[in-house]
Amino acid sequence: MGCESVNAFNPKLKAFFDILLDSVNDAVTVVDTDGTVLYWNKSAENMYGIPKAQIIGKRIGDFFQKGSIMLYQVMETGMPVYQVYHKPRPDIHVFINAIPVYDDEDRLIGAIAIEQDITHTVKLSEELYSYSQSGQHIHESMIFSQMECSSMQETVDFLTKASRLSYPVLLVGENGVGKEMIAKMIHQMGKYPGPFLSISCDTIPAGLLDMELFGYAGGMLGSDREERPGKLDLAHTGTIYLKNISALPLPIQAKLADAINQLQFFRVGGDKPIQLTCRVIASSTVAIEELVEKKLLLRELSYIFHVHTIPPLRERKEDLPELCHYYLAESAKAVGKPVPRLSSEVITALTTFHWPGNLLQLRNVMEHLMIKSSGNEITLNDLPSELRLTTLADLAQESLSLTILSEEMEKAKIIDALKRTGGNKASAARLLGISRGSLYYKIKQYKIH
Ligand SMILES: Nc1ncnc2c1ncn2[C@@H]1O[C@H](COP(=O)(O)OP(=O)(O)OP(=O)(O)O)[C@@H](O)[C@H]1O
Repeated sequence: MGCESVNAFNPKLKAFFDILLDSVNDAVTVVDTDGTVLYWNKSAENMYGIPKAQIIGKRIGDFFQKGSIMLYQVMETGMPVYQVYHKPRPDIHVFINAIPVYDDEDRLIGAIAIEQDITHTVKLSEELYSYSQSGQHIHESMIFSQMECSSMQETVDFLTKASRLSYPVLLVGENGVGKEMIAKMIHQMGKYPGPFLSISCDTIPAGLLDMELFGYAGGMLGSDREERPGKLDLAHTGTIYLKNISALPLPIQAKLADAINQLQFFRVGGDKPIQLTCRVIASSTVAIEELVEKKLLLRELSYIFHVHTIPPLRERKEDLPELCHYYLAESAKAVGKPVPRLSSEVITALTTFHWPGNLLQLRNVMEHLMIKSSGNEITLNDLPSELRLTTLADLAQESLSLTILSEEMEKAKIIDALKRTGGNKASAARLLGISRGSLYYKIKQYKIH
C-alpha cells in the first residue's frame, strides 16, 4: 500500500484505533514530551476514576505524584520498561510497560504507558499477609476443605464422592498440582484396609512394567526365577496409584482394562486367575481426549475411569493464603524457627507469579525462604530470582533523586546548576547527577532558557 493510500485511510484508522484502545482491559496513556496527556482510554478512566475530558490536554503531573509517573522516568532515561510492578497511587497496583516514542529523525516525541491492573490480586495478598501472621495451624488434610476457589470445591466434592464408592479414578492436572495427594486422600477417606502403592509408569522400563503390575507366575523364564506377586496383588484391599498412566504400553493397558472389567487378572506366564481387590487410581498431566487421539491411551480404558481435572495453581490463586501459611508453618516447625513475616512486596510477588511447578514449587519456595531468612521478616531479596518483582526502585537511575523532587524544586535546582556551571550542560548534568540527555529533556520540559 502506497503512502498516499495510507494517508487516505488515516481518519478510518483513527476510528479503528479509538475502538481498539477503548476495548482493551489495560489502561493506555499517551503523553508528549511535556507530559501533556494526548490519549487516555476507557480502562484508564475506570482504573483512576478520571474522565478523558478532564485529563486530555492537561499535564499528567497535575493528577499524579511526579515521582510515581513511569512515563517521565522512561522519557528521561530513553529506555522502555516492561512488566514492572508499580504503585501509581497508594490503592492501585499495576504491572506497567512504558515505552518512549521517537519520530523519524530520532527525536523524542512522547511516551506510552500500558498498565495491567493487579489490585485485586494484591488485595488477596493482604489476606495472605494476615494469615501468615495469625499463627493458625492447619492440618494438611484440612487444606482442601478450607480452599476458597470454586474449582477446588469441585475437587473436594469429587474426592468425597469417590472415597465412598470404589470406581477407578483418573486424575488429570499439571505436575505438582496435588494428584497423588488427592489419590492418597481418596484412599484414606475410603478407609481401605490395604496399603496405598504407587507405580511411576514413566520411570520403570516398559519391558518390566507387565511383571511389576501383574506379577510373575514363576518357572517360565529360567529356574532361578520364582513366583512373584505384582503390585495389583500387593495392594490387596488397598489402592494402586498409576502415575502417568499413558506411559503404560498399550498391550498392558488392554490387560489392565480386562482386569478392572472382570475383577481378576493373571500373572505373567500364569493361568490361575487372581482376584482384583484393590482400587485403581491413575494420573495424567495431559488431557484424556488428547491422549486417546494420540493413541497413548486406549479408548476402552479411558471409558473405565471417572476423570477429574485439577486446575493449576495460577488459576486458583485464592488458595495461596492457606497454602503459603501451611507450608511456612510446616517448614518453620521443621527447622525450629518462628514463622517469619512476609513483606508486602514478597506477598505481591507470590500472588502475581505464574507458578509453573504448582504446589510442589510453592512448597519448595517456602522451604527455601524459611532456610534463607535470618530475621523475622522475609523480604524481596530472599526470594529466588525467578520470583523477584522488578520495581520502580530497581529501575532507579541516578536521576531518580531528582525525579522525586517537586517540579518547582527540580526546576530551581536545574537553573542553579546551570548558573554555577556557566551554562555548560554537561557539567550541570554531572553536578545534578543525571545524564546529559535527561538534562536536555528537563530543560525542554520546564522551558528553561
Ligand atoms: N491440598 C494440599 N495441601 C497441601 N499440600 C499439598 C496439597 N496437595 C498437594 N500438596 C503438596 O504438593 C506437592 C505436590 O503434590 P503431588 O505430588 O500430589 O502432585 P502431583 O500432581 O501428583 O505431581 P506429579 O504429577 O509431578 O506427580 C507435594 O509436596 C504435596 O505434599
